Amino acid sequence: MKERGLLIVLSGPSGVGKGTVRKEIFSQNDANFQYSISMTTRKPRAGEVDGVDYFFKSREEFEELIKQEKLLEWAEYVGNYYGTPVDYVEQTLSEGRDVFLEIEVQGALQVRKAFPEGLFIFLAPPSLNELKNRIVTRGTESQELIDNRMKVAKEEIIMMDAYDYVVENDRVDLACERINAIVVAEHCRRERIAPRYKKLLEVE
Ligand SMILES: Nc1nc2c(ncn2[C@@H]2O[C@H](COP(=O)(O)OP(=O)(O)O)[C@@H](O)[C@H]2O)c(=O)[nH]1
Ligand SMILES: Nc1ncnc2c1ncn2[C@@H]1O[C@H](COP(=O)(O)OP(=O)(O)O)[C@@H](O)[C@H]1O
Repeated sequence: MKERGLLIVLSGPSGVGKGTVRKEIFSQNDANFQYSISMTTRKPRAGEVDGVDYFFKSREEFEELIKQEKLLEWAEYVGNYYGTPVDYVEQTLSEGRDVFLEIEVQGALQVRKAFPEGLFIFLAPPSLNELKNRIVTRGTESQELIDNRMKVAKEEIIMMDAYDYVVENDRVDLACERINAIVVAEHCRRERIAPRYKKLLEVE
């Protein structure tokens, strides 16, 4: 039987650079992990494409997905729903491929309950000031939303102890290197090749 893939969860406060780091990782090695595209009720931003960045849904459609238990986890975040389609995750892991989720902190904690064997990585900003700078310079949020996101961010940062690893996103290239190294190390730690060797030695 094929070994199940690894569920990799990248989380952290809004504006820390999760999306940027995730896109950089996938531009380097999209063959290694499969990105799980989330559902959201947020309106698409300029340049975002349905089915690529998110599956964009109405609140009614999203609530129906919750009712039908089609989501591995979901959260209401700054006024919109976000959630992970469960079928894609289950199917991909059972094919032995790693799945990569980029989600906010409440959702990551729910996934932790469903998949305690997952790999949970918290992306941390170098400082709170730098986090605010990043949200402001991205320029996608109004002042009210920025204040909201900073308030949520402080609550989220406290949760970093619940993760397996904390990676500082000081520079995107370094953060990606650290995440890739963690994934490689976790595979080495989890895949027990000793039993396979014992079998081989028995045959000889
Ligand atoms: N729980 C959960 N959070 C998600 C999901 N997809 C995206 N998010 C998170 O929702 C938050 C808001 O996402 P978005 O509106 O795209 O803004 P941005 O990530 O700050 O650019 C971010 O922290 C995302 O990581 C999901 O499927 N589940
Ligand atoms: N290491 C970094 N150094 C400087 N700016 C960064 C870094 N990582 C991301 N950014 C910038 O910070 C802003 C927020 O990044 P984004 O990926 O949208 O965050 P998130 O997905 O966590 O909300 C963007 O303008 C992005 O270009």
